[in-house]
Amino acid sequence: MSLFLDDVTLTYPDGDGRLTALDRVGLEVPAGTLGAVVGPSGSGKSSLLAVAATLITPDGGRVAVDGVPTAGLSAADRAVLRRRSIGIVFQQPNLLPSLTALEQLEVMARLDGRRAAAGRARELLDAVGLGDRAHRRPHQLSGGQRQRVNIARALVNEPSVLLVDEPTSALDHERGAAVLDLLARLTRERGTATVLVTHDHTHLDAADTAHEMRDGRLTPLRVRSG
Ligand SMILES: Nc1ncnc2c1ncn2[C@@H]1O[C@H](COP(=O)(O)OP(=O)(O)OP(=O)(O)O)[C@@H](O)[C@H]1O
Repeated sequence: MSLFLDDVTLTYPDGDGRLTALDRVGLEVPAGTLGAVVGPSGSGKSSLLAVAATLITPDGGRVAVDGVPTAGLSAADRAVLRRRSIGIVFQQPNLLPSLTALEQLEVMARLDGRRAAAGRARELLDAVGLGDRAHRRPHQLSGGQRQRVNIARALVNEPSVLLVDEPTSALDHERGAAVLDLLARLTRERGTATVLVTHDHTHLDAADTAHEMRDGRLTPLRVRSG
């Protein structure tokens, strides 16, 4: 199991009390599958991703990334786990304005000191259909193309877990659907355990499993059979 959350509770300070953002949440995403979490604004989706990314430590429950339990890891060890095993795609592609598409990926690869990953940068740009745009800077790309670079960059260090937050919010319907198809394909091909959070129910079609988040509670809508 590449991403595993069990009985996870997360609260934030809220005036004199605490606000429960995640209420005994359980989620298992096997390698090579895309799990979608749909829910309205404020339901806890980003909090779920932050916990899965080991950016926030929950009040209770268990989280395991690629079989590694995160409880008890030092901040330094969590940072290593994040760099090695977790790719994150945010809503807005936070690309560096002065770098070409290829360089965005190469910088990530070098940050982790993995030379082999630099060679993968080109292959990944091909995989997301941007092989012929490798030397363009973000302002020379469309919104959909920028999001493709963003996805390719998150995959350059071959993470086992890919966390994706509303990847199509800046795109029209057609380009959004293309980005989702791409995510589903890369998930299968690269064997990542991918979590996609979204408020858009039409995104569920591309997913293997679907869950709904409401007031911090996660319930299954559809679990893949077979
Ligand atoms: N740092 C924080 N401190 C206090 N409360 C927070 C904090 N972050 C989030 N919350 C609250 O926790 C709840 C869940 O927020 P979260 O951002 O996880 O929801 P979401 O489903 O991702 O929303 P959106 O779709 O609008 O991004 C909300 O009620 C929010 O106001």
